[in-house]
Amino acid sequence: MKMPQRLLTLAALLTVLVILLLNTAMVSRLFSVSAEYREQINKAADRVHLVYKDPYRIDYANTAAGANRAHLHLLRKNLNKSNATSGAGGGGGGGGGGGGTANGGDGDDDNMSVEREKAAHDQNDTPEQEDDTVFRREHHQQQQSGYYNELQRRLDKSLRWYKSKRTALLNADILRHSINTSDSTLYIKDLQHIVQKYFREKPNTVPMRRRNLRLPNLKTIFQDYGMMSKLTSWEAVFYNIQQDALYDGRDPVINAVLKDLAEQPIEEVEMKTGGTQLKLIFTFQNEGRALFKPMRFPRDKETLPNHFYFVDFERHNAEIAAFHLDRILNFNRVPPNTGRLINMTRDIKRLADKKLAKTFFISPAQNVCFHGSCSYYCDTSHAICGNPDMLEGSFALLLPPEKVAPRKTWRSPWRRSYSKHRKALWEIYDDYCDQVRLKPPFNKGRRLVDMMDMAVFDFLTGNMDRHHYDTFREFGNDTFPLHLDNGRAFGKSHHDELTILAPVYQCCLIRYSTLLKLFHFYQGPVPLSQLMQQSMAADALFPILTDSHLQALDRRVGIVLRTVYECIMRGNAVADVIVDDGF
Ligand SMILES: Nc1ncnc2c1ncn2[C@@H]1O[C@H](COP(=O)(O)OP(=O)(O)OP(=O)(O)O)[C@@H](O)[C@H]1O
Ligand SMILES: [Mn+2]
Repeated sequence: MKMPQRLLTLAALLTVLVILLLNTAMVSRLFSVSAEYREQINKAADRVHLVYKDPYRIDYANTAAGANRAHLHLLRKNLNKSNATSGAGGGGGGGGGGGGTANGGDGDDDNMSVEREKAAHDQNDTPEQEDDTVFRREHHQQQQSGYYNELQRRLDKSLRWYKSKRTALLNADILRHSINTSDSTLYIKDLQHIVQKYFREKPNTVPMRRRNLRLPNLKTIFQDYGMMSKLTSWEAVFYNIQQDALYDGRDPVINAVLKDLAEQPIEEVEMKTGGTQLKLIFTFQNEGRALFKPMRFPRDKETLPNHFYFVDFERHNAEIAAFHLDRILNFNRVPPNTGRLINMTRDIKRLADKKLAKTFFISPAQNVCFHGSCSYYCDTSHAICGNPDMLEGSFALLLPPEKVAPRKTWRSPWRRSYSKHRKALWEIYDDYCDQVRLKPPFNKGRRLVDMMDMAVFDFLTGNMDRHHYDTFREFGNDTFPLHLDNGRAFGKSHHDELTILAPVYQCCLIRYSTLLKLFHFYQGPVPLSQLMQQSMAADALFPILTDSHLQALDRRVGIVLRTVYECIMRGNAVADVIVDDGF
């Protein structure tokens, strides 16, 4: 009995010993594999380092992206992507959570941006090089002038930021902290000195038209108009659309067209297809056409704190005010827009087709209401009601039809994600602009600087909804971007949304003439709020903006100037930050 027991114990011990030995061998083998891996990883890391080695490398100390450079790949992919796909940062003006809409409430916003993406299917971000070369050939002679060459040299240098000594990036948090913890007055004065010293010009005069070039306009495609003895106001506006602006601020025809928009008898009405909210197209007696956005709230109703910008309703007064601001800035990129009080029965219902007419009803308060049909917000609970049948609205001059003056729609690199769960890449990576700079159409010409103007404009108005912008194809890439659709601006007068300035603080770039204009507003004698008030006083619906929104404009001018100052303080060369491209 004892022998087998001993043998068993011995066998058990031996088994344990063998297992132990095997284990050690395996573990050590594992370790040796791990060492191999480590070597491989090191090699791979060297390769990665070689690929991404960049003499102008950003100090990531301040960025969330510090630990991980894989995002570069993501950024590039996102920028290369065509519009057809809906990925991170998809553009879209849709919105859920409207409360009560069939599609809103609990629906996911992603689906809605997919719809918008589909609408944008045949648009893409690729440059139209042919157009560009035509322009360049045509204006070869003018380009030979020393002035132009100098401007071009400065601009190109700045777009490539060769000499930049930038050591750290700026972002909304740093900016907010700087603004909240110190008084900007001294810094802005300092900036003014810097600008004065660098450009050797007194920064308080802004010439109307800076580049002395004769630019092409749309006359070529309106040749038959030239034969007509008398043009209507809107024909004259179309005729004079230039490569560098929609209109000339000094042209008296702009006031004429504003008058017509406000007074011409309305003869036809139709619903505009596309877009998220109800819009009408009116045709006047003189055959001019206007895009109408109705009033939904009183002027002092602010965006609800729990509403995303994309579920916010559009404000007719924001469209009107945006036109005036754009004109004061001498950008001239917003179509003329005026307020007008219409009679819903006479001007809409009487002229409406069956589909539109049957959405009219009388509310319990005995007001005339209608809701039309559109993808969202076109139902009884979101009806537009008159008082009792008079309704305020904005009238924007409708641009020439696509068939006559085709436009190209571009996605903004700084578009928001239009999802309540997702962030756009520019919101995650502070060095986003370094990728944008390399990509056409931003790598040459005026486009990147125009993005800065657009950001300044949208920051002043508080518009977070700039997902796309349009250009006229006729003029190629070297042309101004239209600032259409400002309906979601002027929503929060007590809040300055710094992230709208992301293009400016991520690229650390601003157009020289725009900076001069901001200085001009800042130091007076007439502040922007007052210029706006004077300009809007002619409108039939005056006052257009509440005092609190007017004050916000002055405050935001200071914030843009402070942003430019912070850019220079963070090691960017003045020549790289403030660019004079002649516009
Ligand atoms: N003055 C204008 N002339 C011609 N087309 C215009 C004009 N203003 C806007 N549009 C076009 O009409 C379309 C819808 O206008 P807008 O963006 O103002 O409405 P929306 O309901 O806010 O749409 P979305 O939800 O798509 O932003 C846009 O694609 C724009 O290109
Ligand atoms: Mn919109």
